Amino acid sequence: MTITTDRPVGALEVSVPVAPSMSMFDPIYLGIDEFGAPVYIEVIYRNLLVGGEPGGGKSGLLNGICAHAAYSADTRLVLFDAKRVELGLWRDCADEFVGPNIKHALSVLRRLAVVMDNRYAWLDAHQRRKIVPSDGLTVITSVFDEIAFYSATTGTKAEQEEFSSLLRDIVARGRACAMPVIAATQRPSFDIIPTSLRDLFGFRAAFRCTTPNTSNIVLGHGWAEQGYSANDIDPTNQGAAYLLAEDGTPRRIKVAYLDDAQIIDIANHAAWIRRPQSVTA
Ligand SMILES: Nc1ncnc2c1ncn2[C@@H]1O[C@H](COP(=O)(O)OP(=O)(O)OP(=O)(O)O)[C@@H](O)[C@H]1O
Repeated sequence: MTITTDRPVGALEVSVPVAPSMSMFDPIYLGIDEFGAPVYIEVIYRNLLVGGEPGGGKSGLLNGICAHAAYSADTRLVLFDAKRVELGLWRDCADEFVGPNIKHALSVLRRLAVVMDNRYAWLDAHQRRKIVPSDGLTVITSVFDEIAFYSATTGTKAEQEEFSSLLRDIVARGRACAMPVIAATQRPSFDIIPTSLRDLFGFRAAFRCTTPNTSNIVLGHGWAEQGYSANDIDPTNQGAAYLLAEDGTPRRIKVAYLDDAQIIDIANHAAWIRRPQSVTA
């Protein structure tokens, strides 16, 4: 979307970009709660863990966040999607797209760790604790569609361990330096999401889980016993989840759903907005 200014005949056309006007520092719209009220999360300093059985609606949530990120001028997307087709429609909006290749995943995570170190050196030099919008640094948003593929399925044991340790590092240290992580798994088990990793995620969303125990692995120990179990979600109610925010109580939400045609429209527009621009004198 551009506004074209009036111009004298023969002058070069001047286009003023109108969009994007969103930011990853803004609250992100997820959907509605059980009373129909809109649900937003500010993922920037928190991270988001998403778990649930296959077909529960996890990708729908990731796509909504990718849409917000793609339209956010201050954001660079790093996507990890072993199936390629879950986040693949956002590929042209992403700085990096990692498919089913653990060596590629490790090399991208190592680069992110270096960026993170540099950002902490910058914060340290400026006697600051975290990056804020006025710093003018981009938010680097990493989205993992299935962490278990890299941490437990493909590659050697050493590669899987390196992946888990790099992931833990970025989840633990990325928040303050504007590098949030959104990570999903359809295998919520202790080997994929150990408690020490789960607790680094300020936000957790549990889509339908096969047992109260797997729901607890995503949301935190004891919530199922208190009546908040994603095992209670009807299998036909795709897109329904329990959302836990930091220091809060899980709430039932229904995630807003973008179909493929809508994603393609948004992704194409966002990619066009993000296209490389020539620098004029
Ligand atoms: N919020 C929603 N509202 C309505 N339907 C939805 C919603 N989310 C998902 N669905 C339906 O459920 C199907 C499966 O959803 P989705 O692919 O997001 O699940 P998933 O949990 O990511 O599965 P997998 O783990 O296999 O990737 C979608 O193709 C869609 O038809």
